[in-house]
Amino acid sequence: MMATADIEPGEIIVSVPKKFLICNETLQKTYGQHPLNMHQLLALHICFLKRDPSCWWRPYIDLLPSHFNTMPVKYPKILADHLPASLKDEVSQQMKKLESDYTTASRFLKSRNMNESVTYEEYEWAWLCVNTRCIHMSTMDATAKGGNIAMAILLDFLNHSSTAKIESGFNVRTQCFEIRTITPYKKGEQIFINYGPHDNLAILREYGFIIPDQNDFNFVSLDKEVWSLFDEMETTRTSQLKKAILEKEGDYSIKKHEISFRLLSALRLLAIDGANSRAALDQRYLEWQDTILGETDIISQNNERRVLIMLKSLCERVIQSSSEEKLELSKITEEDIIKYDIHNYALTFVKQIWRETEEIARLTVLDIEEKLGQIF
Ligand SMILES: C[S@@+](CC[C@H](N)C(=O)[O-])C[C@H]1O[C@@H](n2cnc3c(N)ncnc32)[C@H](O)[C@@H]1O
Repeated sequence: MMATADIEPGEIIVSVPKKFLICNETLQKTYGQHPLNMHQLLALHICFLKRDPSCWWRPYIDLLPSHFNTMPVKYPKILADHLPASLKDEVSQQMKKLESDYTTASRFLKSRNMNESVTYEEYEWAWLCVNTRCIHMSTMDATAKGGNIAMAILLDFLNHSSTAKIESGFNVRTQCFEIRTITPYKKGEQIFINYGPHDNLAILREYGFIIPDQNDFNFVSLDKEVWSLFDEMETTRTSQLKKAILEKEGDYSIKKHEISFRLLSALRLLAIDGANSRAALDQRYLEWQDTILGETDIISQNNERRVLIMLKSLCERVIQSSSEEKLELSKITEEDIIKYDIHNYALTFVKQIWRETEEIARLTVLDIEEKLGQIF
């Protein structure tokens, strides 16, 4: 969407009246009381609108995307196999959710004795339309199950920028869903909104694109690597003991020039050793707790050195696997692209994800080396 005149900070850029929203109220008028959540029913409704050539929403429906081939959930195996492990897991959960929503929606149609049924392909398309384009109504509605979301014509043609600043929500006074920009625009510039503080993996999973330049929210998850390091370095008993102390797995991540506190905490715990009595070990665990509570920064210089060496080795593994994945992706040929109907952008996006992953790991290695040089 483009500015047709200069836009000042604070100006409303879109205002969609309630009657142009496909929201819980619209659906209740059509379907009455129903057991579906908003995403399930909106997708079903969009399927019916798409089928009806004379429907009032036709001009809008005709502008919806024809395919979602840049979204990982639609990637053929030859490409999906090369997604980062954390994204692979999330995409498989998204696929399961889509399938179970389709089953629930089909059951609902049967229960209503509606003659129409929808195919999985139709439902998948509509479900992804909702996923990539819905808005979150700011007003609470207890009857809207699974989040009060809606489809809003016009404003769903606004693209995302992580630097765009906006305020949005349903204005009860004007009965319109409004978006106000805090960022100014010059006539002729593209206007953006902000879909949220997402890293490129999340943007790719939910919307099927990535930010090509700097995305400050990018990070590399080391969840799986850290957890397996406990098993590699400890006996089964101490590995279980230390994992139990951490209580919850996950959120072990690195960003450009930033190591997450949870990652440091996990590695500091793993780096505790050398205690030759139970009492000495308990003392170390107490010191570790002090670092969690912020009472002390580190357990000891020695512990910190071991943390950095372990992290460096994890980063080197990430660099290695990124290079391997990039090599495998470079082997996907033009013939494969045609044979498996791979969208060109999809391949570009996955390659970029690995380049970014590698860059974050390389920068972290450099930071670690500098820190190691400062430890005596
Ligand atoms: C709410 S729609 C925005 C309008 C969309 N471009 C259209 O023409 O229908 C969200 C979709 O737009 C695309 N999109 C949004 N922001 C983008 C960006 N910064 N770069 C590339 N594609 C973007 C993605 O395909 C995303 O799934």
